[in-house]
Amino acid sequence: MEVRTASSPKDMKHYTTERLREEYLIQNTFIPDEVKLVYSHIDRIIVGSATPAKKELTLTAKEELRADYFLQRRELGVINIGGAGHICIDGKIYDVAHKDGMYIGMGSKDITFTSDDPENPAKFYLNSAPAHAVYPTVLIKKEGQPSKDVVIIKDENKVEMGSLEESNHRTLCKYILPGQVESCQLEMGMTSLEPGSVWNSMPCHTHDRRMEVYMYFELPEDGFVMHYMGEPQETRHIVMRNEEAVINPSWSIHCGSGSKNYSFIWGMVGENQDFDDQDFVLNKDLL
Ligand SMILES: O=C[C@H](O)[C@@H](O)CC(=O)C(=O)O
Ligand SMILES: [Zn+2]
Repeated sequence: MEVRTASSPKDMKHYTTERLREEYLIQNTFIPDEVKLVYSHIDRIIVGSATPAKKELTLTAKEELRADYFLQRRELGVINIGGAGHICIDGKIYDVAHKDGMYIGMGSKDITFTSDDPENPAKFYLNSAPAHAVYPTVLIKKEGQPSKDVVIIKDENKVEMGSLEESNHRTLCKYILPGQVESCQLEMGMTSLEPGSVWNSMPCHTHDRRMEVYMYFELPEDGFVMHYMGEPQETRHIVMRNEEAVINPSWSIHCGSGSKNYSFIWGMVGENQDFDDQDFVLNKDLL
């Protein structure tokens, strides 16, 4: 497992393009028949992917965790951006369709991933954070009927924002947050832009009490998102391609504009779970 250290805004402003990418950008995700994990010292988030194609994949505690099993002292959020698949947790099988999510609570031991169709594999995007309590494991769906282990995302957690005139018309779909799916610290969701809208998270913000990771997808091969980060008066950009992720420290803005509309998954960990605890930056104040 790749381990990344925390970084200071005082250093970041001197970074070259190469250094910036080395520090914050996560590439080569969703490799067929591989589990890919990156451990960041920033709030100790683990960002990764499991892409079972021909094989069943198992989530194991890599030696860096010094744990008996992956979720011994962690919780895990999953969103599938690929074809239909299954996650088996301690013998119980969950059917995880395209854009379904899961919250998997601390203490779950045996976790395996499979796909229905090797030609159209499931692409399980993973965010994991340290945990101190057990919250129920649930399958999360955008639509449908709730049941004991299935949570349907509430209308109030599907939030339409922005406008075509401002090129930022988009819908935030909140999968994991208090009142919807309980967790120790992890919050996770998906934002999709409407055709013609290219700006996400604009006006932009920071949140000093949480860090955040974005993973962009639904971009063509030659498409890109110019992801902006850094302190609000010391911004830099990272050119991001389809299905790449980026680590945003608490002191950093995180927003982007794409070569077309796209979707992204956001995951936050840290001090609080108050989604609205954001410090907005006025457009006129950005440098
Ligand atoms: O802190 C919250 C996160 O940055 C995202 O939810 C923002 C987002 O999806 C958007 O405005 O498009
Ligand atoms: Zn944010």
